[in-house]
Amino acid sequence: MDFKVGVVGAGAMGTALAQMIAENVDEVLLYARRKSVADAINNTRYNDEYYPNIKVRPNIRAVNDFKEFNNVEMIFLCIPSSTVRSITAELNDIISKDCILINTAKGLEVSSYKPMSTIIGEETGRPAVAFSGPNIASEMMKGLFTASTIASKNEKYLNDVKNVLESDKFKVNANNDVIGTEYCGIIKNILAISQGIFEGMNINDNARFAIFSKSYIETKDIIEKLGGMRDTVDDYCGFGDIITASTLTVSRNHTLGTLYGQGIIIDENKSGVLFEGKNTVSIFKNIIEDLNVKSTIVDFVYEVIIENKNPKTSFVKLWDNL
Ligand SMILES: NC(=O)c1ccc[n+]([C@@H]2O[C@H](COP(=O)([O-])OP(=O)(O)OC[C@H]3O[C@@H](n4cnc5c(N)ncnc54)[C@H](O)[C@@H]3O)[C@@H](O)[C@H]2O)c1
Repeated sequence: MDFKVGVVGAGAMGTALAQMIAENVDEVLLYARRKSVADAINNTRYNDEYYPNIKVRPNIRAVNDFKEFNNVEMIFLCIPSSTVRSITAELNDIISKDCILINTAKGLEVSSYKPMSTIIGEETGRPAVAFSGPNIASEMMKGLFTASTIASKNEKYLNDVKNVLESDKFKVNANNDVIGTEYCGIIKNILAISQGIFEGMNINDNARFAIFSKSYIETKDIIEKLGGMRDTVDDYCGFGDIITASTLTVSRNHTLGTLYGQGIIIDENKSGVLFEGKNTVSIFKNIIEDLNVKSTIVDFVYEVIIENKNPKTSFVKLWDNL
């Protein structure tokens, strides 16, 4: 396909998405923050830090200057949510007015509680496409079967993005519910932490998945109150991603929960590992209080990982309220 695509962030997700998209389009420009990383990818054809055993496709060119994005037709943002505002502001001065921005980051801005589509809209004056699903980057990099949801109010954007992504191995569902799609990716972090806590505490499976059922309904209630659609929670971005993050140990948030369930308290400043879900829990608690929605699962996770309450005491309270 005669398309030039940019990807910002040469980490696990950015490299994997670039690899997938490169199968469909002429050229993918992969932005790496460090010049040494961009040079190494171009010279060796490997992104050693993340995928030392998988060669990147020949039509991926790593770059270290956003000016290279001046004539790309779409850009996938594969960076932490905390950097989305500053990066999109920088990109806005360079990219064409028709360039489509697709966000993969699952989080809210800590200072404003805003989702990424709102931030991208504020910085660039264009609607962003939300991309979310059960997408383990390493599996995508290997070209294994994967599916995602994309969401936008703009039908042309949806068609273009779907065409760039879809292949016999990669399925894409498109919808118009940007709010629902984005918030599924945010709430799933909280559910993943809760399931990790139960695992760390050795809570039996019957109880874990009984609570999971209730959490799923609470997710629909919250999404609806936020202005999204309940049905969106049944799509890849909802059910698929929630199950993946809640049951597989590959999820960082699940790991975070497991540690807290075992009574281990994490200082992210010292460990250097980013748990986007922890920020989300703090601000999400305030959001649902403002919306006047009750969520037993958000309350439970907040008590354990933010207030450092004893998980056993909080679990008994949660179970009593089931
Ligand atoms: N890994 C996954 O399976 C996965 C799946 C879906 C969505 N995501 C989303 O993708 C985003 C990236 O996740 P990841 O797993 O690739 O993380 P990662 O830590 O592997 O990669 C993040 C990349 O962003 C770069 N980066 C950080 N700050 C930057 C800045 N200011 N400017 C430019 N680049 C910057 C880092 O150098 C790194 O290359 C996250 O927001 C995450 O929610 C990841």
